[in-house]
Amino acid sequence: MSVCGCSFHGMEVDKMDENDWKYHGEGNKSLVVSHVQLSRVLRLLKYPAEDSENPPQTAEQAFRQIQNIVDFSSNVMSNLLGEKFIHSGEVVKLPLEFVRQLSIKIQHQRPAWRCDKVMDIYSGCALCLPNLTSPALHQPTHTPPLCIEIKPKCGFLPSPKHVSKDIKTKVCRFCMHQHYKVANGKWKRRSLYCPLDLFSGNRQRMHFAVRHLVEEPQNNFKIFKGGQCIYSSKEGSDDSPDLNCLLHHLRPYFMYGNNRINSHMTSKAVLSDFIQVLVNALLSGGGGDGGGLTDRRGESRSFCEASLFNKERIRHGSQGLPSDSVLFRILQTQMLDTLDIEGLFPLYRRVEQHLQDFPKERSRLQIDGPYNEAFLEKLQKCSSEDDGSVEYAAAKVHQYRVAMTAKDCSIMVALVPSAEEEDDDEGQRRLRDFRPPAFSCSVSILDLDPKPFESIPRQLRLDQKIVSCYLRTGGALPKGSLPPLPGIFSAAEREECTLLFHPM
Ligand SMILES: O=P(O)(O)O[C@@H]1[C@@H](OP(=O)(O)O)[C@H](OP(=O)(O)O)[C@H](O)[C@H](OP(=O)(O)O)[C@H]1OP(=O)(O)O
Ligand SMILES: Nc1ncnc2c1ncn2[C@@H]1O[C@H](COP(=O)(O)OP(=O)(O)OP(=O)(O)O)[C@@H](O)[C@H]1O
Repeated sequence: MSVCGCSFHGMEVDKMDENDWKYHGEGNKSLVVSHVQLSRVLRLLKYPAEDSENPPQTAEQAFRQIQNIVDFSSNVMSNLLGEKFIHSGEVVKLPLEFVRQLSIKIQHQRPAWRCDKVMDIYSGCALCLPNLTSPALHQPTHTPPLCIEIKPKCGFLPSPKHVSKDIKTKVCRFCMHQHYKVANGKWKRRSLYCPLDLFSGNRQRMHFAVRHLVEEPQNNFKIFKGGQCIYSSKEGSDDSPDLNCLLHHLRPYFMYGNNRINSHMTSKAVLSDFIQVLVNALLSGGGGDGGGLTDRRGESRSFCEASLFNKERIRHGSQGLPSDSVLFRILQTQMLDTLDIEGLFPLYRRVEQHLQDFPKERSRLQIDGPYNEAFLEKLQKCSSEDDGSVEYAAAKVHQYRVAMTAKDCSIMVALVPSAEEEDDDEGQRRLRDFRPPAFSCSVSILDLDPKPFESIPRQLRLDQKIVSCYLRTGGALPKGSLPPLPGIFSAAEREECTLLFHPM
């Protein structure tokens, strides 16, 4: 921990100046500001706006909450997902005046739909992390890195053993949830992205999935260039994000690809090369065996009937995800949810009842942490048979909560153009014209916060609402809720599910 009077990453805490920081982004429970020069961000907690006068927790509790996030990330999630992808950060204690000024400074940049919550200006606690959208490794004089943030969501179908509605074994949670979100006005248009395609390990399906993320990013897809967000969905807006503007940004990075027509790359080709590079990064593992593995989902649990991808069109078989890839690790962790919320809920109730009878057991069962090796061991060594004990039930709840975190995390892929690619020699360039662009890439996982024990009943209610909405509407949506077809994706392409796919 760093406190007033100390320094962290070259910043003297007592001399913190809000003008050195700018608004970077936010989610449902935290707000992120980035340093204007250093590659660091501060992640601050948010509270419901009605609590703004009266913070819901003390400074010590806020500190503990952030320390829990660090411990959960470094002792639990890092072990399951792979250390190389994780940056757990450190808790810092900031001067209250700095935090207050910062909150005023950034307020007008916050999206209106997120303003039902306010930034915590009372505790002075924050999480300091590397800025993953502006990696320190790149040289400022060179072309800025492109960073792509993907919130992939759940990549498998639950087992039929535990679910009461057959539809849950056919259509994935994300695709059903899209109908519910559009029906409730959270988004104007439905995303045609399907996580099961992204997690398939099959390049065609992955390409198809990313294309739909580009088309309708919602909160699942953002692109940053040199630390600035250049492409995302504008929440509450009727407009689609500006694809032409994105292409304008991307074109210089893909000038030397293999799709040039008379020295000019078509927009399609730029986008296709971009997606191909991104898919490669998602499949890369940074060492390890890299071999395709048959995943534990099995054929029937890895295809979603709502996906528009046409199975018949798979040209290169189903490769499976390399075991050292970020997607494989996330999927394995998501699959710690073996019972589905419906099978888990009775076990949650068993723990809840036990805690009502013996409140002091909360600490022994590590319901709110500490998130240490013992916690990890509990969930990893959980027996496969229910012996009726509260320990078994608590271990399954721990597993479920870890899986929830993995279903809600985001991946950041940083693409740094290779120095060689930037050299401007015409002869060299001609030689390179027919091979794909080179980038060095690094892959990280963010937002690995523990999900509270108390969030489980809400999960069950939401699951029921999503399924009944889907069954009620029969998967039908109000007119106009499908994404428009931007010029770059022709109607024929969508219908036939033809892909802009170029084997490496
Ligand atoms: O329940 P879900 O699947 O809708 O996920 C929630 C996310 O909604 P999404 O569907 O991704 O738009 C939601 O994201 P948004 O606020 O919609 O951007 C949060 O990530 C939420 O997590 P938490 O409660 O803030 O810890 C997420 O809640 P958890 O279920 O992970 O607790
Ligand atoms: N280390 C980081 N470097 C760069 N950008 C970051 C970093 N951490 C978070 N961000 C940005 O800030 C946004 C919000 O952060 P985060 O997803 O952690 O918030 P959250 O409130 O936990 O989200 P959720 O809605 O999923 O609960 C992210 O989508 C990402 O764009």
